[in-house]
This record gives sequence, structure tokens and C-alpha cells, in this order.
Amino acid sequence: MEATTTTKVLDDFSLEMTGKDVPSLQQAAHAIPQGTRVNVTFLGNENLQMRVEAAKEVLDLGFVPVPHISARRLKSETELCEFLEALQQAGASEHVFVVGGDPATPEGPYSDSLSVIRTGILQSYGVTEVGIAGYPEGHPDINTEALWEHMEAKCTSLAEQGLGQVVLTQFAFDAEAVVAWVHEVRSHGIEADLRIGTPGPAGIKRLLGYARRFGVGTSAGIAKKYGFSLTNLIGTAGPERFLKDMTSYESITSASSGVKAHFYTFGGLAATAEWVQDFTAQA
Ligand SMILES: NC(=O)C1=CN([C@@H]2O[C@H](COP(=O)(O)OP(=O)(O)OC[C@H]3O[C@@H](n4cnc5c(N)ncnc54)[C@H](O)[C@@H]3O)[C@@H](O)[C@H]2O)C=CC1
Ligand SMILES: Nc1nc(=O)c2c([nH]1)NC[C@@H]1CN(c3ccc(C(=O)N[C@@H](CCC(=O)O)C(=O)O)cc3)CN21
Repeated sequence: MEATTTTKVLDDFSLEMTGKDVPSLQQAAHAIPQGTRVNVTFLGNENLQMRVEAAKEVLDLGFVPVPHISARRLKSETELCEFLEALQQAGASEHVFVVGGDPATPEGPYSDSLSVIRTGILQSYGVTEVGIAGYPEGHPDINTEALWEHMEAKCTSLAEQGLGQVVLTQFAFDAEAVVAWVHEVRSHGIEADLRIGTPGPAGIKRLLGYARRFGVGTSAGIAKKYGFSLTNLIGTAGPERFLKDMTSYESITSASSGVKAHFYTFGGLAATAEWVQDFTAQA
């Protein structure tokens, strides 16, 4: 009974890969349902060609590519247009995720995702749906009020442009924080689907490293939620407990919740895909 509701958020789950993960995606493909959305990150150490080739491979393997666009990493409007053009030619421009980007100073004309959305040029390259970021555990450098203001402004602009919207969250470890955040999103009148960033199974050291890098939670808090000891970091940890805790709330599992899981794979695409497969089969 409990397992069935837990796995409901795994229906139509999505995954994330980097441009370097193309061989891993090929290896993992057997374990991923056709039509699954696969997001392609926009990392500073990868280029347009790698991002486009990854999106194309996602498509060729029968999945739905969701390329990321990092506003602050774009050096010019030309770079934005070149990327969108290449994606459109590959048939991979329908869904995109537009995010601010980590550079402390913007590298070009866009200081935030709203300015990319407001250019109004996304749909001229075949974009029909835009993902935006959400932060159930807050953001280390952006105050919470600004996050809500920007989320509302982005949703308004997308609606005005007739573009679909989905909120994809930063990965989280605290199920209660996610549940509270889902309520808050809805109380802001935002009806978009919510894809909850979930860490795929990974070595504990690696998980804590990514959490520190992106300012999510604290090691002590994560250890407590996941039930491991900070004195022994050997071994891997998966999101079983996080998903079970989150889906013990009807607001998450009800048919109208619009809540789905999105897995950050942290270099373990096949491990994550197989984990979802096993977890669903055991339920
Ligand atoms: N959620 C995720 O999966 C990912 C999140 N990020 C990071 O999330 C942050 C914000 O992205 P969005 O939510 O799209 O915000 P946004 O672009 O909608 O901006 C919201 C507010 O935060 C400010 N801001 C944006 N990026 C900033 C930064 N790096 N440093 C300081 N202030 C910043 C903007 O000027 C604006 O006032 C960025 O740092 C981004 O790199 C990056 C990649 C993936
Ligand atoms: N603020 C913020 N910025 C981000 O860039 C970001 C987030 N948050 N949240 C999670 C996603 C996941 N992201 C990433 C970023 C880098 C790798 C990465 O460095 N991968 C290695 C290979 C894997 C490894 O060895 O750990 C690589 O070489 O690219 C993976 C996922 C980026 N993302």
C-alpha cells in the first residue's frame, strides 16, 4: 500500500545528464522507459557542440531531451540564438530549462533567467515548454523573497507568451521542506507541474560533496535524514527514505498534485536508472 503511493511520483520521472555522459546514457538506455525526459546540464566546462550532441543522443535513444540554458553563462544574444538554432535543427528544442547560472557576475547580457524568458525569442526556435528552478531548501546566495518574486514573474511571462511551464527543483534531502515548499508554490497560485530534484544513489562522500558545492543542507542534517554516520562515509546512499517520507503526504501523492520525481545522477546515470527500476519492481 505504502509502496504503491511512493512509486506514483516515479511515474514519468525524469533524469539529468551532462554532455560527458553520452556513453553512460547509451549503457543505461535499457533501464529507462521510452519517452522519459532527460535533462542536459549547461556546465561551464562543456561547449555548445557537446550539449547539442547529448540532446540529439537523448532523442535518438527514444527519450525527450530537456536542454538547460544558463542565463549568466551566455556571452551574447547571438550565443543564445546559436544554441537554440542548433537544438532546433537536431529536433531537440521543444523543452528547455532556463536557469540563472552560478557565475557571481554575468558573462553577458542576461543576469537572470527572467531576462532570457522575456527576450520572447524562445518560441521562434520551436520551444513550447520552459522549466524554471525551485528551491525547497532555499538558495545559499539568493534571498527567499527574491526567489518567489522571480518565480511569479517567470510564470506570468511564460503564460503571456503561451508557453508551458514546469518547476524543476534543486535536489533536496529534507522531505518535510519539500512538502512545505509544494504548499507554498500552490499558495502563490502556481499550477505548473513540480519535478522534485532527488539525488540518485551515490557514494556518501560524493553526495555530501555535491551538497556542499551547491549549498544544499548541511552534512550533519543530511546524515540524520539519510540515517548514516559522519564517522563512516564509506558506502552509497539512495533516496528510499526521502521518497517514502515525502510520499507519506497526500498533498504529494494525490492525483491532482502535479508532483513528479527528477533524479540528479551525479555521474551515475545507469546506477540511478537501475535503482528506479528495482525500486519500482519491489513496490
Ligand atoms: N536548480 C538547479 O538545478 C540549478 C540551479 N542553479 C543555480 O541557481 C541559481 C539561480 O537560478 P534561478 O533560480 O534560475 O534564478 P533566477 O535567474 O531566476 O534569478 C533570481 C534572482 O537571483 C539572482 N541570481 C541568479 N543567479 C545568481 C547567482 N549565481 N548569484 C547571485 N545572484 C543570482 C538574480 O539576479 C535574481 O535576482 C543560480 O546560481 C544557478 O546557477 C544552476 C544550475 C542548476
Ligand atoms: N547551483 C547549482 N548549480 C549547478 O550547476 C547545479 C545545481 N545547482 N544543482 C544540481 C545540478 C547538477 N549539476 C552537476 C554539475 C556537475 C556535474 C559534474 O561535475 N559531473 C562531472 C562528472 C561526475 C563526477 O565525477 O562527479 C563532470 O566531469 O562533469 C554533475 C552534475 C549541476 N547542477
